[in-house]
Amino acid sequence: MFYPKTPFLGNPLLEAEILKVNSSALAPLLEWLCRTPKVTTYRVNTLRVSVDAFRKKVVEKLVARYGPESPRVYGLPNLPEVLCIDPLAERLIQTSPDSRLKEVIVDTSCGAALLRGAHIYAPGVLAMESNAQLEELVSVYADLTGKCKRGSITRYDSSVKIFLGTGKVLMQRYQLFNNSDQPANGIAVEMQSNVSGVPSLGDLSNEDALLQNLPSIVCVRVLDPQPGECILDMCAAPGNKTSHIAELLGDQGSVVALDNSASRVRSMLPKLAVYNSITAHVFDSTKTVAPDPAPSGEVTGPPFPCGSFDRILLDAPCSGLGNRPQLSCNIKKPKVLQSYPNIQRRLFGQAVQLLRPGGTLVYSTCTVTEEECEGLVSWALRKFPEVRLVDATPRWGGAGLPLPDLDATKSCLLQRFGHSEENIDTVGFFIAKFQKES
Ligand SMILES: C[S@@+](CC[C@H](N)C(=O)[O-])C[C@H]1O[C@@H](n2cnc3c(N)ncnc32)[C@H](O)[C@@H]1O
Repeated sequence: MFYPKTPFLGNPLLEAEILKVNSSALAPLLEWLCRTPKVTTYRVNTLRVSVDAFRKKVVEKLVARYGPESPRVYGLPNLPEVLCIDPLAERLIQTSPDSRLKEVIVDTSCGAALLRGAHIYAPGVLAMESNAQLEELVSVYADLTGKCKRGSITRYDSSVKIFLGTGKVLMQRYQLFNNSDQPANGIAVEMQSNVSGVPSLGDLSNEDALLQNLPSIVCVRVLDPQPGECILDMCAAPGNKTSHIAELLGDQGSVVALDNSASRVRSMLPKLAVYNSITAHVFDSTKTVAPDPAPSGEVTGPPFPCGSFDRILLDAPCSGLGNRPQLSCNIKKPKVLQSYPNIQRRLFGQAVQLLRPGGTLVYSTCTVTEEECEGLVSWALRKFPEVRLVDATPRWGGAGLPLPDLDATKSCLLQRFGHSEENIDTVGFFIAKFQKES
């Protein structure tokens, strides 16, 4: 069965030029990007519920679905809020389609979510064969080329569609492709099995727990927020790390969440409103430092005077190439990738000024390019002698890549979640921790 070996569909310019890794490392990296991380992780809000209580609910669902062969659910050392769900046993995974079933085609981002255990939501469906009835089982494929016509009625014939799994129809063609002003929403196909073996439970996130990649959880643990502190989350939407910060503060202290996207801030507000410690603002974080002299009186929102924060999280906008599985990358031009270091550096410069002496700054990205990760660190150490690199613990990722001006002692302080990591199969991610001199 065909499975992609690169998210760039063989665009060598993007592969070599942009990832900037040597050619022998490139092939395994690209293949790794296309594969699905097998372990599902939830972060439990321990201010509301114990991890054990949430674990019981997850186990109940798994047993109802898979019976005595349901996968293992377990915690991790040093990360007491994390719950992991293993993949299904190899022999229970259906890897090839049943040719008697009708076909459903989905886009690649829906396909990627499906491989990580999601059901199929209506907007992700590109085509469904005619006469598929409610509750009927269908074979689900992803269209890698983007050439499948939306609403197509006939079987989509392509050598680069990939089989993803089998699901049960919950919405029919007339509901999916109704051409009305109200696009269809809700679950269109409930997955029964997928080729990755990640249990198809859908997203169990609620106020008690959040489906979140392990490196994102580690990132906030590296920031290490302490009750009573004043913390800035510079690029906060959709607020997943912001809520984790508030939980580690015991909701005691202040978390300022900024994002320049009004719609993204609007949609995270209800979720963050349950925490007393969080205030969110639509704001361009490249302008967060107040002009000198700072305005007198109480500062209730951005911009802020220099030295206002004990800790800052800069979870920077980035190329997002670490998101796995990546069945096809939507960045098609090198120019797009080359734009990120510029904004990352501008945001970093603001963060250094806003940090109090002795304060902590964590820089993170969900990508794998050298320039947005180790390259940024190397630039920052040259540009800002007042910050030094400190050990990004607790450690779950590997060391950073060595660079000519980032020696092995320094790159060992970084955390890179990449394809050469043997112990942990998760998304690509990068974490660096800095301290400002007192
Ligand atoms: C990687 S996402 C942040 C994810 C978030 N920290 C979380 O864990 O839920 C990057 C965010 O940066 C925001 N962003 C991009 N440029 C920005 C700027 N100049 N100022 C503030 N936010 C910005 C984007 O809107 C996006 O929401």
